[in-house]
Amino acid sequence: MRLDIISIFPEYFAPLDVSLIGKARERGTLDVRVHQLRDWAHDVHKTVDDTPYGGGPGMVMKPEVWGEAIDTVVGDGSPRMIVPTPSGRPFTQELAQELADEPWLLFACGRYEGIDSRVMDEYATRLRVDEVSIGDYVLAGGEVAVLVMVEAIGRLLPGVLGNAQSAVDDSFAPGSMQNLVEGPVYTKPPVWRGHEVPPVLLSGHHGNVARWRRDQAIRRTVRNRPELARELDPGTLDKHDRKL
Ligand SMILES: Nc1cc(-c2cccs2)n[nH]1
Repeated sequence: MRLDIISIFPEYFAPLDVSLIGKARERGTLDVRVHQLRDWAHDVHKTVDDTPYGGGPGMVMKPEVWGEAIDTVVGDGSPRMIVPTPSGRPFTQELAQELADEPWLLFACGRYEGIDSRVMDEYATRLRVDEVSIGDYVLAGGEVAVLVMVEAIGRLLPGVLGNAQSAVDDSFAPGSMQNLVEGPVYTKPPVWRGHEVPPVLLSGHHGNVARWRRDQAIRRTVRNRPELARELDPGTLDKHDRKL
């Protein structure tokens, strides 16, 4: 997969050189290219934003600069364009999986006040453009949102996770974990400061372990994410409601 990121703060993406994503880049699974938006601003101050039409606080990013940058990066190709914004569609595990299947993604990092909307309109005429929110809170810019999405997407690429099963067992993963968060996890020692590991996990009985883990996942989902729990099969909840 090729990933292009356009930003006025390319240094934000140094973390993509380390850990899982860094190794995927070394292996060639991921081809990440970060671009400085100001390279396409031609005035002496390299201006990339201006005051909003209609008034109001803050600054809006200029369409001309973005247009030249995206034209250069895209050429005659057709990446899927992702624009982080608080007003976008929710970024979910399902969307992460969908994006992990794309051969080429282009991330456009804007300021909170946003990129001139005509940029998204222009490129929607020839590319798939998605405005995406990583949550209902406001960041100062899109860079951190791109880091979140690149990590969530990158770990789903073949060979990136040491054990592909991990992605299957992820919270929210399609299939058996749909609408479920993961339950508690434990490792050695069996007793730590008087806290014992649940005995079922030491039993070696894989069926009982799997049932216990699902039960714990349902309990945690009911407790922490009631809005997800309501999406679970009613039969699942009835059994647990009685116990909780
Ligand atoms: N979910 C989300 C995205 C954002 C921003 C994207 C670009 C500037 S601020 N804030 N919150």
